[in-house]
Amino acid sequence: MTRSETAPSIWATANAEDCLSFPLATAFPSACWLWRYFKWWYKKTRIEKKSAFIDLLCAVPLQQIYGCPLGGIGGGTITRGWRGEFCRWQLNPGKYHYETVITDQFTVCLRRKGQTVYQQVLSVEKPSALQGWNWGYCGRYAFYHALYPRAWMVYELPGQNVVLTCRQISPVIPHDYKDSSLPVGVFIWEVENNSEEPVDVSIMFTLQNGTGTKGDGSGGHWNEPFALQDSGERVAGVLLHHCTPINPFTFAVAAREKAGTVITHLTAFDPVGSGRDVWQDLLQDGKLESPTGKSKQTQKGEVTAAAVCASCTVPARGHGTLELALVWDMPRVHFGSKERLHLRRYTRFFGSNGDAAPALSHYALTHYKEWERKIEAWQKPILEDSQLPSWYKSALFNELYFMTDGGTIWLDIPPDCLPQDLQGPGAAKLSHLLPVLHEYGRFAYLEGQEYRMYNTYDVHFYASFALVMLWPKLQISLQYDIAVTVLNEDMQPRQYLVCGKTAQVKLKNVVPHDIGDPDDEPWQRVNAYLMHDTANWKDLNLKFVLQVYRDYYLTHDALYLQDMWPVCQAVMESELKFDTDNDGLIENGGTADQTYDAWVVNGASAYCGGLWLAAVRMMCEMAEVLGDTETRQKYSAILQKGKESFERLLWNGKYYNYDSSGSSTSSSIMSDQCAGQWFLGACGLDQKEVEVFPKSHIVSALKTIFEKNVMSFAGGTMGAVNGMRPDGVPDTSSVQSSEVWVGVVYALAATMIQEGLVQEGFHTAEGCYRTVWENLGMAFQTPEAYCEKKVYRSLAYMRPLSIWSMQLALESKAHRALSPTPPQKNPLHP
Ligand SMILES: C[C@H](CCC(=O)O)[C@H]1CC[C@H]2[C@@H]3CC[C@@H]4C[C@H](O[C@@H]5O[C@H](CO)[C@@H](O)[C@H](O)[C@H]5O)CC[C@]4(C)[C@H]3CC[C@]12C
Repeated sequence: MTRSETAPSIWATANAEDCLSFPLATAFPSACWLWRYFKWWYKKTRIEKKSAFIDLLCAVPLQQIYGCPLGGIGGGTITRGWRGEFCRWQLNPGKYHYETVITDQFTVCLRRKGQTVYQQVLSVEKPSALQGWNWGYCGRYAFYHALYPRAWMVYELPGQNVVLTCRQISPVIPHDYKDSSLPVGVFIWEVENNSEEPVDVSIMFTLQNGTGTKGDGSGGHWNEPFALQDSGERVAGVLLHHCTPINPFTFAVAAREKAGTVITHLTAFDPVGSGRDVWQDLLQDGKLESPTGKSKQTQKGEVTAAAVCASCTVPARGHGTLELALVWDMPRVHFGSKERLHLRRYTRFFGSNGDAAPALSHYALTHYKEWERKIEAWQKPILEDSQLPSWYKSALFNELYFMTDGGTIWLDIPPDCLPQDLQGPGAAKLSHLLPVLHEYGRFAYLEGQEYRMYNTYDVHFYASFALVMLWPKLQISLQYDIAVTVLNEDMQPRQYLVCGKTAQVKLKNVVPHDIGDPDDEPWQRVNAYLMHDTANWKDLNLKFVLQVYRDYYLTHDALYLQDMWPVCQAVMESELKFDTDNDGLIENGGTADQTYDAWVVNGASAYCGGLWLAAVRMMCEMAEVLGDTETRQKYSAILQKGKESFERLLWNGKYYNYDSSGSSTSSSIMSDQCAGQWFLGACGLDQKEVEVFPKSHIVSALKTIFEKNVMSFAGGTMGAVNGMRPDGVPDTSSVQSSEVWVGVVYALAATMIQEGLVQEGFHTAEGCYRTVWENLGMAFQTPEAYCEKKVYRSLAYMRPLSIWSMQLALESKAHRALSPTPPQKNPLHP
């Protein structure tokens, strides 16, 4: 195969210098807050020598270099750049470092008539290290395409009549809970010999023992060759044992041996020197020396690397294939607190002794074809749908990178684990918690690579569509974890940075903001976020109820619904306290008490009020399913009253006002004002007979948003600004009202599609895709937010996974068109 016709290519165009990360000056209107944050930051980073969960003083610099990451879900990730470099590392769960390791390369050697005629590192770099290698491949002869979880690199070797295509595949397969957990990636090199004579082709894969940190030179690391034969299939390569005191791991660089393919290796070479030994070794005969025995352990200050080479002869006008793999086996992990030892999900299939790298290599190299078949079967119907624009196909699949590269961890929970070991007394109350966690493990991903909190729940609300549609059992497991924390409390007092008040970490019967910081002990200590006390947030509890019903609607998991029901009731009881005037509608408290955590909202609000009514509606629905008449009656009455209040207090004839406070920005048009309707529509609860918001109001609001927030902002080319004044000027009353949130825009687009505004939905979403992936060059690091003028915030963020709700809306629409069956039918399980 040469180039993929279906894979939309991604390209970086903007200069990093043109883009400013979130400007601190605009973020710090309050000197007290600044002082509190600085004191906290100083203690954390300078005294405790830890890193801040959000580091406002050292933002990650923008590098427009990233491509498709390697690895399955929750076993760690290694991101390659679109120039082929290995440049973003997350082997310690949730912790990133951004470093191109220059040793990590593929090199090609071509031999004709027994002579080496061409030997080239397949990299455009010209580094100061490894001077004995032939660097500086001409980028004009290389092409990159990515369609997650695969990528293609095509090299038209200049003057050689040979084309190499490297197909990079990671096992990220919907509804697969085994192979999707594997910490592996394969590189399938297809060689096209377009010349009239045969050519001997070698691909050498070099890898440093480490990830480019100080630890690479800490001493005690060593390499050894290996070969593994099983079921008639043989793989061979080198293991690189990285022996750090915390989270040690083993890399395997491996290749598949088959008739006509020779695998050779160099167990160890010095990547800091000229690299001439390994270069000459390959140059001589297109093979490596293949010494036996292990290398010496490195001394302090010494770094080591290894090389594995696969070679074959490709006949004139013929074709050959070389199959290589990279594996990293870090089975047992500690988080930052080092209190507990955790096992990764894949240890269930490959053991936890740290000796699985050969078996993982073997498995990867003998199963990747099956992975590709499954990936194709999943993606093909979407890629071949001529109604869908190319940018959408790229966005839908490529945004999924965050499912693995979101600092993701997937743990195995051994069967001997007791409920109280899992997470305090709350755990014992959920009858299916243990079976779910034992069977499917425990899953967490970061709010963002720069916002280091696991499963930030107000944001996961948006991203959860990807999880429930593709790995529903992981969404169920995540929800169980949230349910447990709802029932637990943490009475530890602490000072919140924005308001300066002291309050306890976690109250009973409220949903936490997040499940903890991977640099601490997630699950054990929740609510790493200490900007605001989120016990008063108005959206978190509602987002739990909305997800429970949405998940039930899509999965039909009745046991889940039963277990979640008392938890839903408990959080709704807590939420009812926010209806201070007993009008059936909750009120916001005059602070930024919801996901827009810098945008103050006061009184009844379109966003939280809308989420509230949708959650009340779903409470009625769940009560009905479970036969709980009393609760159904209670929430039906609230719904009646609340609907009337919502319309009276917020509807202005065209859209729902931002809030009812009567402030100068109360009449702002919020792009997210229909979030409640978004969830209702996704669950088939938007039909006339059961509607919460009048259809005509929703359509009018969406049309107003399209006209004002989308088309009157940046010429209609950058998605929807969060807040717009009715006169068409962005609401600048807060940092966040004048931002565009990519994940919110995709959710808005889904709502538009649900309501029949399909063209408007696609236009709205396209603005974000083109801004991020094309104009700002932020491929595989979609930020939370950007402003009209090249200011962005929080790279590589969770929320944009909400694009999968567009797909759900499209599938539901297609399903409805085929069979206009009753509204309660689920499009995923017709
Ligand atoms: C303290 C400032 C205002 C003080 C005052 O009113 O006098 C705040 C003004 C702007 C704030 C920053 C805004 C961006 C960041 C938001 C981040 O929170 C996470 O982000 C999501 C929203 O993008 C949210 O949905 C999620 O739940 C949160 O975890 C917190 C850090 C911010 C840098 C934030 C800090 C306070 C301000 C400077």
